[in-house]
Amino acid sequence: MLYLVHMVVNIPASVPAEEAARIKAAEKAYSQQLQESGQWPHLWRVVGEYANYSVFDVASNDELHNTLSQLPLFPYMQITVTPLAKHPSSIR
Ligand SMILES: O=C(O)C[C@H]1C=CC(=O)O1
Repeated sequence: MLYLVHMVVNIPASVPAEEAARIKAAEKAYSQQLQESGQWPHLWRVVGEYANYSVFDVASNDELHNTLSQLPLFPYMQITVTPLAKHPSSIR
């Protein structure tokens, strides 16, 4: 199943810079692991924002929730999920 996911990151100023850098490095490693496995086939930066639009390819709502909730930045993100279905006019 495909899901369009919008993530907006907001790390509070109260989080020390070294801790924020550690969380971002862990997030990068985890996201690249998911990209390599095919579960996170698209990751796009929103121009001018600390936000992204992503496409996840996972088996179920539960798998997506489990995957997203393990993101190191999860406590600092607003996440919006849109399930995608095949468009009847799509040639792919
Ligand atoms: O930077 C972001 O948009 C948040 C998150 C998604 C992948 C990653 O490495 O960080």
